[in-house]
Amino acid sequence: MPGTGKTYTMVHAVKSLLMRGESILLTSYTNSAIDNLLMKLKAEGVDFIRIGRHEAVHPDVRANCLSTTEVQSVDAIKTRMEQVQVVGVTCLGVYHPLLAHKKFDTCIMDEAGQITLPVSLGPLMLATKFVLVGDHYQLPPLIQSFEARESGMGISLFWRLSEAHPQAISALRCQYRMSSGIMELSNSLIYGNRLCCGSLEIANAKLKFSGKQQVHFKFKEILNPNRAVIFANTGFFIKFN
Ligand SMILES: Nc1ncnc2c1ncn2[C@@H]1O[C@H](COP(=O)(O)OP(=O)(O)OP(=O)(O)O)[C@@H](O)[C@H]1O
Repeated sequence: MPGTGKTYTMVHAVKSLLMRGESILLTSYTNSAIDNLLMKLKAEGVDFIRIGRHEAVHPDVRANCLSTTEVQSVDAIKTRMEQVQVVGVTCLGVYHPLLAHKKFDTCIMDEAGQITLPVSLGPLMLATKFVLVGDHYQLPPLIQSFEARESGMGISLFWRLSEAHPQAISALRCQYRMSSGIMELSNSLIYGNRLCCGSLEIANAKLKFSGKQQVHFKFKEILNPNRAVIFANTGFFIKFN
């Protein structure tokens, strides 16, 4: 569920697995999801290698790509790959030669609800066990072909496994991102009141407008901090501009 600390939980799971001496493959469909997780791990002092195209990798984790480290000889690269415990790569990047002989104890896949089954299988084949992290109420895999969609390609492995093995799901329900008004909307539209606020501070949080200039009364209504949710007719704003 949104803002419930999935990333935060993954960071702590990686740290716990490292304490047990395990090796971990971190993966997702997008470079941005992996880098978001890796940046948090970096802040916690976790060592890792990031595999990916230099320009696709976030500048803050580029230093962890082998192309930018001082490791230069083939033997040095082999040793570094054998020793490193955490590797981050996209699902489609797992066919990189650096991973040709690498096996991991655990694969953690983020955004798993958005990844098609065949794409999920590549990274999972490199590990003994896996954890899928996601929310199948958020975006499903994007499938453009009508035939592929009709044949079930839009159903992720995450969805299939959570339907088949509900006892294996660990649902995070306390969220730390939305005030109660916004959360109620999510709850009534999607989550059936399963989502709750992680603290009173989150539940009562308000955005305050600090601008001093006069604003149109319609904008005032939108900027009113006591109205957490407001539906605005954007046609009006186009005319207003
Ligand atoms: N146990 C916690 N206590 C306090 N704050 C938390 C806790 N867990 C997460 N947070 C905060 O809640 C926010 C959302 O956390 P996080 O990004 O990990 O959620 P997420 O489930 O990955 O979100 P998304 O819906 O984007 O996938 C962050 O600001 C994080 O610091």
